[in-house]
Amino acid sequence: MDPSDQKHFTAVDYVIFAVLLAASMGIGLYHALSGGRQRTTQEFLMADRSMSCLPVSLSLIASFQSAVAIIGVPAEIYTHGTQYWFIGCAYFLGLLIPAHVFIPVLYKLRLSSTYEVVYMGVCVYTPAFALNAVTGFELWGAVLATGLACTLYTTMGGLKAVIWTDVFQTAVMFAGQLAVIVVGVNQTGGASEVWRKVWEGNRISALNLNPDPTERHTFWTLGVGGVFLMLSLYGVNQAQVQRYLSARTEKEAVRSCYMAFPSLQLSLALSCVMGLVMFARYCGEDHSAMLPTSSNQMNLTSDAMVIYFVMDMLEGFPGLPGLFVACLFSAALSTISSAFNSLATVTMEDLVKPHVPAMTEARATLVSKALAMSYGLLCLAMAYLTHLMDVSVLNVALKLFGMVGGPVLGLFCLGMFFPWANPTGAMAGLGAGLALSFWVGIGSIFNRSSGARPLSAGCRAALLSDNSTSAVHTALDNLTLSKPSGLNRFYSLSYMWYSAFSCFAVILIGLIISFLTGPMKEEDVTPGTIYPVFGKLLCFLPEHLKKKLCCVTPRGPTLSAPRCKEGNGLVLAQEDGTSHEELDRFLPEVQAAFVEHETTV
Ligand SMILES: CC(C)(CO)[C@@H](O)C(=O)NCCC(=O)O
Ligand code: NA
Repeated sequence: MDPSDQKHFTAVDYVIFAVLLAASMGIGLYHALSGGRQRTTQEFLMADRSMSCLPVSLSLIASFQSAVAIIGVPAEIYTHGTQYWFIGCAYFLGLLIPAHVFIPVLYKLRLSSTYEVVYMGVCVYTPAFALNAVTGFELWGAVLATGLACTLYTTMGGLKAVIWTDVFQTAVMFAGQLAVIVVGVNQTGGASEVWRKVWEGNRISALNLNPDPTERHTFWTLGVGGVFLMLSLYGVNQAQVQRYLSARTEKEAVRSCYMAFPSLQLSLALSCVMGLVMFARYCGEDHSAMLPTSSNQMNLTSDAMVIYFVMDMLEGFPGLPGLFVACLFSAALSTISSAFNSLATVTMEDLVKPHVPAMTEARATLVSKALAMSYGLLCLAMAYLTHLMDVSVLNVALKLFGMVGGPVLGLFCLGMFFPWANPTGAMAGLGAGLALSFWVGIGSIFNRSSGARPLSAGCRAALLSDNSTSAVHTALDNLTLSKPSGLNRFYSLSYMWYSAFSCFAVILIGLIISFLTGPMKEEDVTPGTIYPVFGKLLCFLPEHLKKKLCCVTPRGPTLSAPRCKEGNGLVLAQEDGTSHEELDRFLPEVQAAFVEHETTV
């Protein structure tokens, strides 16, 4: 595709795209002018804790469903087959555990975790790159427009606007994906034809039960490692925690978690089917002519390929290219708006308030708005970083989730499940966990053996099975069969294990250091702040033995006991005069240190 071949947006396309931005701004404006007019931090950062489960659940799925998933997952399926789809197995436990373990604890406390700044960059860059590739629309113009539009409605309308724009944007996202699938299936000649081609092309993967932890996608990495990934996203991530707490009641929060399950499965299915349809439509054809010469010369990523295929399919359907681009931008907006708002909250709670205790509410709200805005601008800088990396966006995003989310998950688990953990142990554990996960994550980048694969070779090798391709097969087999050794083996740990690996590292090191420096004593642990997981697991043991092992929460209510429901649960039950906040025996110090580190990445 030389520049003259560039697809052009029709007027309808521009209108659809403009409607998306205008509607999002409208929702922001509405929430700036209605309700309490965003004059308190309670409203700006917590949506007045007035939300019902439907918007919260759609917003939950919107947070981590960005253009990265919409482009990256089809690219993954196109290149490697449907194995990735099995991550859907992880959604069961990945949402049940947050609903029944994390939400009850979160609902008693006020807590914050942290978020990845770099990830925002990937999110805002991806759709701009697509738009640029398709229409020649100025890349940085699109990045600026997205970043600024999002900053504006987030700053105006607070979390209410973020959640309600999520609802609208999720609908646009589904519509765009559906449009691509319907058109693609039609052009290929019907669903059965698509099925025949992907079947013959070997894209339907059987469940891979290989236990090797360096194998990128297997049932174990996706179904088990994926649970930890999901827990770091849906259990302890700041953006999601804020959504749970914005719900009217704890029950409503749990319900929203359940409702997120089918939408998340639907979203995964749409992305995977889109990858299959593209494979059926394009694999086996020589499409080098339609790809831009610049990217043809060297490393054309599979992500870019998805964009060209989609736009090629949708050509001649006025409005649909616009809808697809709107779908990408919706996905991106709903993710970065969550990031802006949650980063503003973390910074406010952990960095600003502790240092400026006597702030008026009006001032605190103003500062929060300023923070939301600054993170919006920081995001633009991060987009530039993404521009400099030429890697699969899906891998980058999921690696970041694991590298940063895993240690945070470990920290929470340490505090919630292990009564012995003390602040020193928590600090050391978190530090060591982060160091280990960055070590393996960065090591893997420099030791890339499974980076961008020769896409068309894989595609054709899959379709043809004559002698000419068996050479390709042998070459590929040799490539994957030569097992790395020593440190290289550590670096080739599947990125799907990052969350689990760093979570366990934090817990293990945290416990060892806690025991060395003097574990917390039973009577020092705030009643009700420990989820009695060992008590529950070891329920067959006699009571005195359990006490000895410190498996029971001393005195006071345990989390399974009836608890105070009033005030949306943010206030901890204070039956016996203790006014501690959950995990607060060490979280504030650790978090402050961590946030400082995180936000300055
Ligand atoms: C995070 C999961 C695995 C959750 O389903 C999925 O949404 C995904 O692959 N997301 C990619 C990251 C992103 O969309 O930004
Ligand atoms: Na999103």
